[in-house]
Amino acid sequence: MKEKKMTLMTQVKYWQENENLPLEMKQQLADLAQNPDWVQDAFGADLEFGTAGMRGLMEPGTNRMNLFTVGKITEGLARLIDELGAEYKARGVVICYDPRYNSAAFAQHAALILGAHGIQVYLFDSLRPTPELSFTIRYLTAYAGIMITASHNPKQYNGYKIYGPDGGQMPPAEVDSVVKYAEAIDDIFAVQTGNLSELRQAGTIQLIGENVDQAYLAQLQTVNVDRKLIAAEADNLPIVYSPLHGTGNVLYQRVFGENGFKNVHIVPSQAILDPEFISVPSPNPESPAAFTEGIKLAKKVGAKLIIATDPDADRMGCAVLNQAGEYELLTGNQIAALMTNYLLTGMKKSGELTAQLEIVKSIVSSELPFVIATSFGIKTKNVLTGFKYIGEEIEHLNQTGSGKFVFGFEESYGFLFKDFVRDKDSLQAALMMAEVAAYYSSRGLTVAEGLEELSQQFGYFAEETKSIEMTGLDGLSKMKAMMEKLRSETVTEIAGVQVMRYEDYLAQTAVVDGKTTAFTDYPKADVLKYYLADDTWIALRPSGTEPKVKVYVGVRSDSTEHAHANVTRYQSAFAELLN
Ligand SMILES: O=P(O)(O)OC[C@H]1O[C@H](O)[C@H](O)[C@@H](O)[C@@H]1O
Repeated sequence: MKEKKMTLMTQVKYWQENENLPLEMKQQLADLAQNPDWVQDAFGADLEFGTAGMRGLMEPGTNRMNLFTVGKITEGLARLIDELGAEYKARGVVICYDPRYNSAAFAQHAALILGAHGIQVYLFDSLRPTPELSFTIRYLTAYAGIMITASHNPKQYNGYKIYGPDGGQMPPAEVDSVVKYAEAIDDIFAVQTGNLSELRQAGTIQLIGENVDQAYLAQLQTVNVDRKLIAAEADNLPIVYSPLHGTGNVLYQRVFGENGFKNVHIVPSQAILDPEFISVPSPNPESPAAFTEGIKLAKKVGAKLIIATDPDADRMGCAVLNQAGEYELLTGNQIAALMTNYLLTGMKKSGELTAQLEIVKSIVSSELPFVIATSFGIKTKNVLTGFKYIGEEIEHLNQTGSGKFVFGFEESYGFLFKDFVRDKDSLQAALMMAEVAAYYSSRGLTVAEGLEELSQQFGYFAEETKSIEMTGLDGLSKMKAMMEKLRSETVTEIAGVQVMRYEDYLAQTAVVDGKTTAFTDYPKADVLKYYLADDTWIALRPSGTEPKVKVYVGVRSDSTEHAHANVTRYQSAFAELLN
């Protein structure tokens, strides 16, 4: 039965009375459906793919994460692979998951659906980091991958990411074809699953784990630049690491150890795999509260660097000891600047630096790493928000031979160096960050002093993202209205400084001196970006992972104080424009 044709209440009734709906979900639905707003939100739409897959609350409903919505999209993928034919079915799909509630169950459900189609499935024997999934797709030459995770979202959420044969998150056009197959499903309660024991016996579902871990860990040994430096410094460089209750715990100890970082202290309370993420308000390495436990341990062991990763270990944040003896959180942009400088300095020293190298970032990330990269004479490339676009660029470079990927990052704490993974990889990032700390330590400097050194050389850059929450039923329409309001206005100055260039990524136009030209460097996206006369840039876009609009401001100034004052000034001037 096609659910779209039913009214919302008929849909709710159809779910409620369906014999396949587990008793627990029936009860949950009976309670929640008392609220018409909830019904509208949970059944008024289908869960959509955003910046990084589908994410939703774990509840009944078509706009929620549950066995049936997971089943629907997986069946869509299975039908697409059926259509592609035997070779693709044999290449198969790798399935991985994080420690959230239901993650293992959703992963197994997806395996049974693909298995019922005779599609080869490689299912991880227990939870693993997202970047390991990306690696494994390439390693096993599988056709696709599924990651069950809601990244750093609160514990009530889960999510579903699809990866393509190159190990990158599927770009929108390919996801659309999976969605098309899924939409053709008549009744999501009738999606067939195979029998686990039979599929295991037949080898259609193969468990993977340590065998793949070893291969991934071996590749991770190619990330660091200067082993001698690490050997000389690492013993005197205590590092604190927290997996924030997530998958990082599975491999990190080995990763650090195998790469010469023996003096690593794991935060014991946060090394417990816990779907409640009990010790943190949000398991997000961007948030200061994620470092509270780490800082306590760091003070005890005298650590200069604290590293934390989100539950699926694709993103990494860190805190460093500053001159005042306090732990200071670095932004994703600052981490990227430090890494760019260190990596290219190291490559120059070892003779590996060539003009063919390319560094890739998103359009809302800091310009400082590009300024540094340009000073080393390497190429730079901007892409839209979403690491899938960095993955796409890597594939493009490799296919065309037009450059060699050396580093990709986003301000949202995603970093990647080596293309054996095609999504952000916190394990690679942690190794590089530890080496950055070793580098400054060898020069008798703290990482914070290293940042100051970069500012003195290249300018004082500062960036800030402010989010305007837009939750609730009308959240989406409010976000649209905000974007439209700004589009309808001709903004010639912000805080008294002239707008030199204005880009609308949806209309694909750029305006300079009142003249509009076509601007087709990127796929269409709901983003507006302003470039000001003093090197400031301001961008506005609705988030693709959370109900919020994000305002990004980036400035370049002559001191830290001026830079921060300018960021604040521009944020408030822009907020006025939005009102
Ligand atoms: O700004 P958003 O659309 O919410 O996305 C923020 C981030 O979300 C996820 O972590 C994606 O994998 C990133 O690529 C993205 O930068």
